Amino acid sequence: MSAPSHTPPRLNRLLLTGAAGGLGKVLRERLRPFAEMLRVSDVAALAPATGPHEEVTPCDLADKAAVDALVAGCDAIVHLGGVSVERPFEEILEANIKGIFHLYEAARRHGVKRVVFASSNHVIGFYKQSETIDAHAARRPDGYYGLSKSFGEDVAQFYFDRWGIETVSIRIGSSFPEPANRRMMSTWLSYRDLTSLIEKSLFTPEVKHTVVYGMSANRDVWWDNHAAAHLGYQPQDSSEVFRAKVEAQPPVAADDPNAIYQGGAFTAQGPFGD
Ligand SMILES: NC(=O)C1=CN([C@@H]2O[C@H](COP(=O)(O)OP(=O)(O)OC[C@H]3O[C@@H](n4cnc5c(N)ncnc54)[C@H](O)[C@@H]3O)[C@@H](O)[C@H]2O)C=CC1
Ligand SMILES: O=C(O)[C@H]1OC(=O)[C@H](O)[C@@H](O)[C@@H]1O
Repeated sequence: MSAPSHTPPRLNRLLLTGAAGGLGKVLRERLRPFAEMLRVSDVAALAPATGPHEEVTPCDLADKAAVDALVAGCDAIVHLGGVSVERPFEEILEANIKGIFHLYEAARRHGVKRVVFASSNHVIGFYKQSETIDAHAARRPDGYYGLSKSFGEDVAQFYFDRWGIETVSIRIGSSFPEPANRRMMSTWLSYRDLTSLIEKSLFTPEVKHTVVYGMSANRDVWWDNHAAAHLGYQPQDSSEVFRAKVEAQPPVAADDPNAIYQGGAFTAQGPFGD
């Protein structure tokens, strides 16, 4: 996909964690115009650097010393790395909970001023699809994964209040090439809109700790972004173009979590192994 047609401001060195993942692979390409140097990192295998503008730096987020070295020399971070689905708590603890603590400690030590955190709709997953909530609604995490993202948002708030590090926590809905089911007609976030939201999150002059819902301009939405209006995010895409294809799927039973809760099936996962 092409880069934005305008010329955004440029950072010196931008760190992208989770760069081997689904969104990381997409953003590795699309964040390129935003920095002189893009440092890409993951615990999984990464494609080699595509040119002198990229540094490939493998790292396990659970390793505090390694994360400290990873962050050194960066002026901003887009943090996608971690377990991205519901899993046993011990896995989430290492990658997501320890991981985000290590990341912010390193940001503090190395003077990083701006973080974009890939939070998730699963911090509020137990709200019903019949409800509309904003960023100030009490969190209702729908599992260990959602709890870890909720913790991540608290870490972001703490490091702003205590150390002045600014963060935009993007509660991403469902960012995939297309919405895969009826629920995602409401939660879908196109890659183009995700990129635009990250750009706003990196370059809006003052964000403190802003929480924003990462969704495209879908017809039926459950989230109100007025509290993040200062970002100036204006989604360009809508799930509506996929409606006929999605609605050709068999209907979802009325008692299926996918038809009841904003977090869908995540609300009904686990326990693991006991
Ligand atoms: N794709 C989506 O619709 C949504 C994504 N998100 C969040 O956005 C981020 C990216 O999501 P995806 O690309 O879809 O997930 P993904 O699972 O494809 O990518 C996550 C990456 O993090 C890496 N990772 C896991 N544990 C790690 C560790 N200990 N150290 C270093 N790296 C580690 C994985 O190897 C993987 O490449 C995740 O934080 C996810 O929770 C949130 C809501 C929705
Ligand atoms: O709720 C959703 O659709 C998405 O939310 C997430 O946080 C997950 O990382 C992603 O795998 C799900 O598909």
